[in-house]
Amino acid sequence: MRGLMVNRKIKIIDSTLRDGNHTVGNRFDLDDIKSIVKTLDQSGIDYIEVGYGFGMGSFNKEGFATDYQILDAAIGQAKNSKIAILVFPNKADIKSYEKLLDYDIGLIRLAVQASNVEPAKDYIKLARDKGIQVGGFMMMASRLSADEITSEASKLKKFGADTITITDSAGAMIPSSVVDTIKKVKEATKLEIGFHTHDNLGLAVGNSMLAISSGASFIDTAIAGLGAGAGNTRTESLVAVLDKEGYKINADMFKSIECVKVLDKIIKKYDVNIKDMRDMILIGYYGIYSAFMKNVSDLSDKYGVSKKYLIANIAKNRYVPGDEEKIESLAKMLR
Ligand SMILES: CC[C@H](O)CC(=O)C(=O)O
Repeated sequence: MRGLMVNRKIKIIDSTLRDGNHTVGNRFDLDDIKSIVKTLDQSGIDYIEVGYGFGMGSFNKEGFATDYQILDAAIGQAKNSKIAILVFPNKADIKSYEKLLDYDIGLIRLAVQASNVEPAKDYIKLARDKGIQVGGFMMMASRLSADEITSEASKLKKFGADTITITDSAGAMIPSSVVDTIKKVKEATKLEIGFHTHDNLGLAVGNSMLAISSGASFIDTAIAGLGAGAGNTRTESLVAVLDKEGYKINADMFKSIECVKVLDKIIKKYDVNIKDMRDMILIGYYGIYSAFMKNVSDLSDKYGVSKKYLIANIAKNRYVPGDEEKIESLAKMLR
């Protein structure tokens, strides 16, 4: 049965190569990147986000590709899709950021706490001056009310952002709050609104569809949901639902399901396992960054603290990326 036949264009940003990089320990190499970009490009995905888990400038280790090599590899394979990147202003300094602006990038998103978007200001201006589509990526949206998010989103608009992504980093947003937030941000900013979520509570595809019906026009996904923690909205599932509902999309459902096969072959060599949903639900219930899970498991083993207790206390302290040392001290204290 066909759905609503909505005459609205919805764009997909596949983040397998960036958010999924957390899952494989940032080990996607240049050959993996080329294969995955190629298959996503052939499937008609609008944007392909590449880079290390914490974005550009976040991971400089010997033996690993540089951000610039990653961009060259991805851009070389993208015939129709545009390449997107995520930048944490506290990880990529302005100088290295300016160098990124010389690449053929279709979308740059600045990753900031939803509670304080100020750090994105200068970065947005620089991208805008170069004529690159730029947006704010408002993380940990589940910690704030729709009105608080709207007030910060309005600042992003003043800084010159073209788009705003509401980011449910912990997969902790309940359906009513997705609807309320997207509607209010759209109404106040009139910008293109995106939604990025994680599947901790099993709501990723459902909440992405609600975001769309509330006014979002682009959704972040990952092939087979391969993203941090419980993973992201599955690309192939969202494409299937959008297709059935009759939205206007570039992606082809039959080609996008083939991406799963390509990815499966690649991740097997990294020995990636099925996620433990008990941990994922704890993340979504308490609301901490999905990307913290590996750290939580290691610290729980190292200090003999239960994961539940540690997660609950990380949430209580509202820790964010960059607070890893504080999290270790916390684990030590809780043992
Ligand atoms: C902490 C980085 C993270 O992967 C960014 C993101 O995708 C999110 O907050 O959901």
